[in-house]
Amino acid sequence: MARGFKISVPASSANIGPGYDVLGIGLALYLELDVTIDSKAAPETNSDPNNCKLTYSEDSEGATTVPLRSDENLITRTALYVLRCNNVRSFPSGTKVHVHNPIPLGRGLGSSGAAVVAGVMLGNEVGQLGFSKQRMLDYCLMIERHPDNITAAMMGGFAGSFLRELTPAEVERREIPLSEVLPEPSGGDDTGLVPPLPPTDIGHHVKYQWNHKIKCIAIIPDFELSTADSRGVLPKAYTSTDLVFNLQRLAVLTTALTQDPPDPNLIYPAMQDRVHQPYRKTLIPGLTEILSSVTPSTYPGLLGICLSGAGPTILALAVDNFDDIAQEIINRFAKKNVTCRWKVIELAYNGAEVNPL
Ligand SMILES: Nc1ncnc2c1ncn2[C@@H]1O[C@H](COP(=O)(O)OP(=O)(O)OP(=O)(O)O)[C@@H](O)[C@H]1O
Ligand SMILES: N[C@@H](CCO)C(=O)O
Repeated sequence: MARGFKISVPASSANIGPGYDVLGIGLALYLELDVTIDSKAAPETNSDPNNCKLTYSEDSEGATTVPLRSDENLITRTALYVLRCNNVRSFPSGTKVHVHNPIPLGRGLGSSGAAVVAGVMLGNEVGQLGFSKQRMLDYCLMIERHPDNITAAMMGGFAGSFLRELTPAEVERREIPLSEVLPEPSGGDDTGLVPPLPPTDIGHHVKYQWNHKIKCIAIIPDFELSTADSRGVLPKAYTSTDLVFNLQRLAVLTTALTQDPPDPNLIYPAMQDRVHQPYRKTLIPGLTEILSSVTPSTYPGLLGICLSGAGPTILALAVDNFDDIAQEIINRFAKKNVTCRWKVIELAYNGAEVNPL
């Protein structure tokens, strides 16, 4: 019998200044997958080696660049990983996945986190595996190995997360190279290898409250920065002064963003960071000046400003004055020959969902 469902996964912004690899917020900009499975449908010509006909809407971010073979595309590769861990080699025959993706790729808005969460949910649904969100997080964390975007995308809202300490055997399973986790393009021949199952309950998280008056302004430069490159410029060790600087702010920020009225004199300094943003200025023209170009005293309504995820998007939290704040940052980027678009985005309070089509 034919069946159909829709998977929706929010974008996310990680770090929020001092919470490197810890804090994330789900953003109401949704990656959507319309999935139909009709085993009686006539097989497609040029059919996919794993029975999945994948398409993107024309207006999707990445529509002309993402691969459409199921063992090459991040969403469907992830789904295949979940299926193969559970002894299902491919999608059911007659599977069609139509993607609508408004999340810009490689800009610090959690496009890969959303793709991985969507892929794990897709594998769980088509394989009828019945996993909880907590178990699905384990699968996600085998692929995207820091929990901030993944947790925000899966659970929604404003979340803090950490990875539990693993036993040596679990470490071996989890630190296996990604190429041995995700299926590699096979040229049609399935090697039959069963990928490593994720250890259980890898990620732990809490959801904080969020003052609903606080909106997110995303100023999105027109160039991509891969998360891998942006992590590559970070040091391996930090001084205790810099670590304490961030920990103090992190502790205050998680409550400051819940209070009413929100206090810019607390939030603005609590969003400062010494762990990742100073090092990323080499990859993002004008970053240091841009982050100090708007303050609550020059732009009333502004609460705080930071790099969104690994960048290059700038995230400003504000209750008012959205156009002027965005325009100032856009003008600063323009002086460095970088053009931007911008959006005001609400939080996605509920996280990823599956609903009938
Ligand atoms: N909807 C999608 N479909 C297929 N591949 C995707 C999709 N979204 C993201 N990707 C893959 O993920 C890559 C971007 O991941 P990357 O981690 O570098 O950036 P990001 O997730 O947008 O930023 P950040 O992690 O800082 O928030 C894209 O180049 C593409 O390969
Ligand atoms: N915490 C991550 C988020 C990006 O995926 C980083 O800043 O590299």
